[in-house]
Formats: sequence, C-alpha cells, structure tokens
Amino acid sequence: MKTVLIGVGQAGGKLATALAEFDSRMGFGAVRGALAVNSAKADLQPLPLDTVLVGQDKVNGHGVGGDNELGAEVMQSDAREVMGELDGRITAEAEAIFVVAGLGGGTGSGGMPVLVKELKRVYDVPVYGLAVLPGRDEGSMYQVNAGRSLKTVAREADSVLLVDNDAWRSSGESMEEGFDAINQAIAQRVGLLLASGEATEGVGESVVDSSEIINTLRSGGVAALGYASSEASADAEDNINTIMSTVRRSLLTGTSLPEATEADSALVVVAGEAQTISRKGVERARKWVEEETGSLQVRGGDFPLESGRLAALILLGGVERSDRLQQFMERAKQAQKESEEEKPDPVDMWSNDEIDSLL
Ligand SMILES: Nc1nc2c(ncn2[C@@H]2O[C@H](COP(=O)(O)OP(=O)(O)OP(=O)(O)O)[C@@H](O)[C@H]2O)c(=O)[nH]1
Repeated sequence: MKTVLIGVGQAGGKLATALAEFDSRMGFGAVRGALAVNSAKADLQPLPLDTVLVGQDKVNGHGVGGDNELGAEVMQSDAREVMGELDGRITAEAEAIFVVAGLGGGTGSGGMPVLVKELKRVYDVPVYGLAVLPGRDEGSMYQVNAGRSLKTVAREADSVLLVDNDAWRSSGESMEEGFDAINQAIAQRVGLLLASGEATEGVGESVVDSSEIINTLRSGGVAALGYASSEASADAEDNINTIMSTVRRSLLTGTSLPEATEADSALVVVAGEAQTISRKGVERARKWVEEETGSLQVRGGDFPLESGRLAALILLGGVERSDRLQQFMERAKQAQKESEEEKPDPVDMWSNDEIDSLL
C-alpha cells in the first residue's frame, strides 16, 4: 500500500523515521514520503526527514509541555502551512496517509486529530492514525491526554491502528530505554503490512493487495496488528502446523494491543517463500481466526518474500470492545477525575480549616 507518513510530535517523528528507514532498508518502496511536524525545534533537528515547525508564535520552538489543548491549537493555526508542505508529496499514486503520534504528550496528542480532520477534507484516500498508547506506569497527565485524543481521532480518522507501549516492551526495561526497541518492532510490523499490499513476485489470486487492507479497516474505530514468525520447512506440506501455530501466536501473544481478539474484521497475511506456504495451513488458520475474533469478515492473503522463515501478520479492524481498551479508557477517566479533584480553589486555602491560623 503506497503510503505517505506524517509524524507529529517527538514519538511521531521518531516512529515515522523508523518506518521509512525499515521500508527503504528492505527495498519495499511502500513508503512514498515522510514528513515530521512538531512544536519543539530540538526534537525535529536530529530527524533525517523534511520537517515543519508549528506554533512558533506561541511557544517559540520549545514544545507545548504536554498540554494537548495547546497542541491542538497550534496545529489548527498552522494547518495551512503543514498542508502546503504536503502539496506535491501526496501524489495520485498514494493509496493511504498515516498520521503517526504518541497520544500521551502534547503536540502529537493534540495535533493528530486536527491534522487528520484537515487531511480528510482535502484528500480522497483513507487517512489513518498510527497511535501509541502510554504505558500503564506513565503519569496521569499522559493517560488523560491519550483518552481525549484517542476518542477524537477514532472519530475523525478512517481507522486508528493502536500500539500499546506496554505491548512489546521487554521486562525490566524502563519506558525510555525501551523506546528504540518498541519503535523498531512497530516499524517492522507496520512496514511489512504496508509492503504486503505491494508484493509483485508470484502474483496470483492468493497474494494480498492494498484493497484488502483498506477493506479490513473500513469498519473504522480502532485497529490492532499482530505478528509472529517461525522457522519454515522447504516443503509446504510440512508447514501446515507451523502456519497454524504462528497465526495463533500472532493473535494471542503478538498483538499491538494485548488481549484484543474480538474484532469486526481481520486480515491474515502469511509471509514467506511462496512454495513453502501451505494452502491447507492458511485455510485452517483463517477458520481459527474467524472463531477467535467472532468475525465473519476474515480476509487472507500471501506475501511472497525471500526468507527461511514464515511470518503471520494479523490486522484486526474494530477492536473497541476489547477488554484492554475498556481498561485503558477507564484508566483515563479515573485519571481525569483525580486531576480535577486535585485542583482545589487556591482562594479556599486561605479560608478553610486545613491549616490552623496562628492567632
Ligand atoms: N513508542 C514510543 N513512544 C514514545 C516515544 N517517545 C515518546 N513516547 C510516548 O509518547 C508520549 C509522549 O509523546 P511525545 O511524542 O514525547 O510528546 P509530544 O507530542 O512531542 O508533545 P510535547 O513534548 O508535549 O510537545 C508518551 O506517552 C511516551 O510514552 C518513542 O520513541 N516511542
């Protein structure tokens, strides 16, 4: 799927870079352009992408400090400039636009829904979000920001592919230490998904194409992506069980939103050498995904790739009902309530009985 990426905020810029680099290293050519937008000058400087600095008149290049209302405001006032930068980058060959951001901060969290809305007004291709949920142990401001942003972007975008920062984090690692590894994991998985729609080798009925990705995401709302891989045998007949077990791991333990298995639609992509992909294995795995997700809209396709391994990618559309997402929304609601309660009226402090007066 020929895609243009727009990274917003620090996480968005780093992720868009990791995805563009993965696509180019693998020679896939699915990423047709990438732009980074931020209100913090220092975060844009190290990126090897074209960049746009927003909100200079309001924050002078210093970022919005986690204030996502301000993040939305600066994106709105500089939307014309950002859209101008995109002119000519989003050409007729582009099949989708992905706006990429961390939902917990300020610029990405606030800017993403605003930019998605602007892009939807102008372009006919689907506009998707690739959004990162803050980990459980990030502070309440991050949870509140993410809850508000996710609710809005899920409404505005054609679909939001969600990655939980806790999903692919190694145990014992701090959030910061883990970012690079998480970004690489996201780049590999999303990069393979985009490239799978571009496969030209061994074109046959079974090869997946971009329209299947778009149709799987058509239900809108929130989407998730699972991945797992295994050593393959040279003979397809010997890979029936391998395909089944890899697909199972991809959905049960490898998704970007853990425990999200109930879905409106799914796409099962099996990647590997064409002659090692067992049709029987693929059929069985698809049936299993139908039962597990409770969806009757399970598509499937191969992604022929030179590799000694077989990989299974599962794209799930419409996962809003998943327990994990409900838990997160509950966490965000609770954090918002607490932050409201934590703010006593400063004037009250001078008149209430909490501190005894001296006289
Ligand atoms: N996966 C991943 N998450 C990140 C990364 N950097 C930050 N985050 C997450 O993204 C959220 C913070 O967003 P940032 O992108 O740093 O913030 P910002 O959008 O630049 O906003 P301001 O700094 O407030 O202007 C937090 O929830 C972090 O956990 C990263 O490199 N990878």
